[in-house]
Amino acid sequence: MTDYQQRVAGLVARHTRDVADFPTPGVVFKDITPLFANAEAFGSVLDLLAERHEGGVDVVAGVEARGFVIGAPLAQRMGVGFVPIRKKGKLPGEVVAQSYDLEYGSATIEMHTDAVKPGARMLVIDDVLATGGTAVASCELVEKVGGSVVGFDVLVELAFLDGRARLERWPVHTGLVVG
Ligand SMILES: O=P(O)(O)OC[C@H]1O[C@H](OP(=O)(O)OP(=O)(O)O)[C@H](O)[C@@H]1O
Ligand SMILES: Nc1ncnc2[nH]cnc12
Repeated sequence: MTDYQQRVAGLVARHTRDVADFPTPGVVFKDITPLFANAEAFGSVLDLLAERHEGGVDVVAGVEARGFVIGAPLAQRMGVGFVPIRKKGKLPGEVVAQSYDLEYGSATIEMHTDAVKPGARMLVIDDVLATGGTAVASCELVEKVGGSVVGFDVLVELAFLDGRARLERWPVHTGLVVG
């Protein structure tokens, strides 16, 4: 484990709680809201993410909804723009869409077709990597609108669901690895 991973993992582990059988029976939900509620710990996580990618990112893309909470302040810290990857039907302009399955259901996400300049170096941010369905759909969407995925970063990886195996095409960075 790298020093970066160790520091992110420590912060996330201290400020995350497990909720059994949410949102469906059998799922152990990793609730990251305690981290968001702690300004010092959340700030430290954002600093670590920003340092890791300094100088290598043109745009941060956040996946609705928890990816927004991390991605928007991270983009500000890095001095780059933020672009939302939204659930279906929320973006007002012309969009591209991608449907996918996740640990507890299925969904469609969308991006504005004119969200980024061609070749923009995009860092995609979310909170949890579970089956990888959301991650693959997000990275594919970014490429569809002309961006280049320089990283997919999450704070928690549920390794027993092996989402990472579906993400071979993109550099993946995770903090706390569970299972
Ligand atoms: O790896 P996967 O199996 O695809 O699961 C991971 C996704 O599931 C959660 O989002 P959710 O769709 O529950 O949306 P929310 O952030 O709006 O709660 C989480 O924030 C990731 O985006
Ligand atoms: N177990 C889990 N906890 C939190 N977010 C998730 N997204 C998919 N699976 C999840």
